[in-house]
Amino acid sequence: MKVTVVGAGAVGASCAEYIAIKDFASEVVLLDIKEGFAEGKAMDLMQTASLNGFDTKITGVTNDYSKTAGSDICVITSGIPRKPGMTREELIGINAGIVKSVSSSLIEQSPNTIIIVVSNPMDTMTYLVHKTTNLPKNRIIGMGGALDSARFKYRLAEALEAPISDVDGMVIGGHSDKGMVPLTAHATRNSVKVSEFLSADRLDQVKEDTKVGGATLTKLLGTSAWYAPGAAVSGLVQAIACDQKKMFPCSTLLEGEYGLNDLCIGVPVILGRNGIEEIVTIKLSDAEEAHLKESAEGVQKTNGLLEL
Ligand SMILES: NC(=O)c1ccc[n+]([C@@H]2O[C@H](COP(=O)([O-])OP(=O)(O)OC[C@H]3O[C@@H](n4cnc5c(N)ncnc54)[C@H](O)[C@@H]3O)[C@@H](O)[C@H]2O)c1
Ligand SMILES: O=C(O)C[C@H](O)C(=O)O
Repeated sequence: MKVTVVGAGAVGASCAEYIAIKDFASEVVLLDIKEGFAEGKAMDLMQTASLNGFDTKITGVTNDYSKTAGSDICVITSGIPRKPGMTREELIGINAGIVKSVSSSLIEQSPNTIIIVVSNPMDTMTYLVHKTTNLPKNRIIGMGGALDSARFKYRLAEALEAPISDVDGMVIGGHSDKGMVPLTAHATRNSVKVSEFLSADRLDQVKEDTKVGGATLTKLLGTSAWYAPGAAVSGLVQAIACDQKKMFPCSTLLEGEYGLNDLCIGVPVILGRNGIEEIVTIKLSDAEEAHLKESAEGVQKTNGLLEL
């Protein structure tokens, strides 16, 4: 199993590290445009191998796509992150050009690859990859919901004063401050609905804290987060590589599902060796459905800024 990660910055390197530590891939290629940067990150990570007990071989290359040839999975993290006070949507001007050229170079070398898009604004970048490549829809996956759901569980556990392993929950919708739809009515603690333990006001607070999860960290760090994003990407990569048939909310091209068409947005999917093997349609409450529709309108507005 060969995995390429484009962008050896904060998220790309974290993602490569988690993939290596989980030890399911034979090879990870890190590629960056900055001279020597990916080589340095790869060497540093390889020097953790004996300490962390993994055999995954990590190599770094400067913009040499021939080294990515035959990748089963390619992750795109190249592009600029936001600064405090910015929205993800403001990154479109620079990141669209980067994502378009990177995806095309990757596919030239690995025509059968599955692409995971991370660069922001992620739902629009995923749509861009659909529009500018000939890959079938099951092989283009946007990562956002897995991260947002992890943040939702963190906030739920905090409110419940419970261990995170007791909590389950999912966030669908666009990966944006306003567009996320945390499914509070479906969230549980050991199969019991969290609404049995938390007031409506406290649940609303959990929901709001989840939606601004990325912005909160950006304000604290001065740039956007990387540990949880890297771990979330590694979870998707592992589900595909190990054919786990696990369910994650991912951004995928919708063609009528949830009453939505011609956009990529986060909904539950089953991930296995073929990438997105199924889009799962779940029953939403009226409020959740309305929020998803509103979220889709926001994503479509950003898609409208693409020069296709
Ligand atoms: N979808 C999500 O959930 C999620 C989570 C976190 C970050 N992000 C996004 O991921 C992106 C990367 O974030 P980061 O914190 O790692 O940023 P970063 O600045 O640390 O790293 C980005 C890297 O991309 C490289 N790069 C730029 N153009 C390139 C090109 N054409 N080819 C190859 N490499 C190129 C840069 O040299 C840099 O090393 C941002 O757009 C950020 O908003 C998305
Ligand atoms: O917040 C960001 O801009 C980065 C990423 O989308 C995140 O949610 O951490």
